[in-house]
Amino acid sequence: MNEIFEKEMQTILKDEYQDFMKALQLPPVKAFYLNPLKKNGLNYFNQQYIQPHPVVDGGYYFDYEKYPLGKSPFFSCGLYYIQEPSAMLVADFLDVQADDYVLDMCGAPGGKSCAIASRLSNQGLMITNDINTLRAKILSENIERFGLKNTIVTNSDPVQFTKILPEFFDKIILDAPCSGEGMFRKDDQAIETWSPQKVQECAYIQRQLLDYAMGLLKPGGTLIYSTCTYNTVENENQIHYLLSHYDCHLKPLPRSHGMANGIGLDGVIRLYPHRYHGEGHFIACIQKNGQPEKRKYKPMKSRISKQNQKLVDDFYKQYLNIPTPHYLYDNQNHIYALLPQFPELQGIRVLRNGLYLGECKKNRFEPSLALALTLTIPDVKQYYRYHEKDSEVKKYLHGEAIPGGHQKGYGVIFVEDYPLSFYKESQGLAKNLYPKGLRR
Ligand SMILES: C[S@@+](CC[C@H](N)C(=O)[O-])C[C@H]1O[C@@H](n2cnc3c(N)ncnc32)[C@H](O)[C@@H]1O
Repeated sequence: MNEIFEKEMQTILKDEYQDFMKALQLPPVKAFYLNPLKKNGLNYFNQQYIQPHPVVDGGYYFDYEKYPLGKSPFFSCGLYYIQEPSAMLVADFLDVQADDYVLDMCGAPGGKSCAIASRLSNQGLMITNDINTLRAKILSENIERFGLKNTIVTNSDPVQFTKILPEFFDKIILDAPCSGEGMFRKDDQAIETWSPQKVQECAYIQRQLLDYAMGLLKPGGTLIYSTCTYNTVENENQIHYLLSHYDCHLKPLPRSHGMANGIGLDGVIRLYPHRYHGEGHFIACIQKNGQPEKRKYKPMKSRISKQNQKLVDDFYKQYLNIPTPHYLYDNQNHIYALLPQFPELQGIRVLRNGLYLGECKKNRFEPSLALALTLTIPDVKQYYRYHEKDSEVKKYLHGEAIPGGHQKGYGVIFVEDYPLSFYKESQGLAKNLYPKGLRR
């Protein structure tokens, strides 16, 4: 480990330093949180290997050696998201209301966005962004797996948002790129790439992102700023900067279970692995002063050709028991379901304009995995329902067809009550529509 880092930690932790170093030798801890959109999910966990998170409702620690949750089909059904237990606090402290408009500026891979968007109603809005294209694609997959309809995924420099949506958001998460000191136990690369210069580079980017965030936040709105690092340059100094440059104040966060106070700043939270059961983190909550005004913005316009609208309508009538979504958006025959509160995003690279329903191809509509993952058993005309350990589930996830017996056409595979994927029945076989990239 870098000597400069060690010296800095000795200065920060004083007589707790040895305990901190000992904690770094222990294995990292893992947790998951349940998707509130998938009801009664907890019934399907082996209670022997899970333990409730002391603060986050719906969060659980689990023993990943004995209980490899990433391999369960319920993971593919979006029943839960595996997330580091300190990171889990960030979305919890945001205190989202069902109709909030929320921006996650650095969203990938999506743990916090999924937690927040699944707590918003369909009147709420989540825009989750990441500047890195590969990571933004993973973010999009995670949003789909969670069955979210109220979420737009973008891949832009956040400065672009300041040009079109000033003072638009009720809540913003800035989980900033950082020097990663809090990840040393989890990620060897974080140790190898750490340097004092990296700290300064990250601080520079964070400052820019904080300026953008303050421009995007509504008066009265709240910003959660978090990092997974310990140094004050990337943490408390950034909050002091906000407090002295913007009309805003700090909202003190409640401390419990070994959470430490800030350094020279009360009301923010520092998490250290020797005190709190998780990795290192810093969290602060800032509220912008002032009275919110009515939002002014151009809503995204619904647009679809008559021909494609008919293909989608026919599909819904034939295979589903729910109406076609009201506002459709056709991007080169890829059809999305918009919500009326979605804003026009000119100049922003949008990866996912709300729920991706599927593709119109020649004379038919081919439904997407994302649509399947939003459905319940009463929503579909035909389906196969299996238990977690049934061989059909394993085969389906592997990409194989399953012996069928239903009418020709589309249906959904459910594991217990949770949708896994569409299938296409023909000649006594439920043909596999599980995307090739996800098969295992
Ligand atoms: C700590 S991670 C975010 C983790 C995420 N909030 C989650 O809960 O899964 C930081 C992210 O910031 C992204 N990033 C780096 N610089 C950025 C920038 N200038 N604008 C937006 N995102 C940026 C990185 O690609 C990375 O995915």
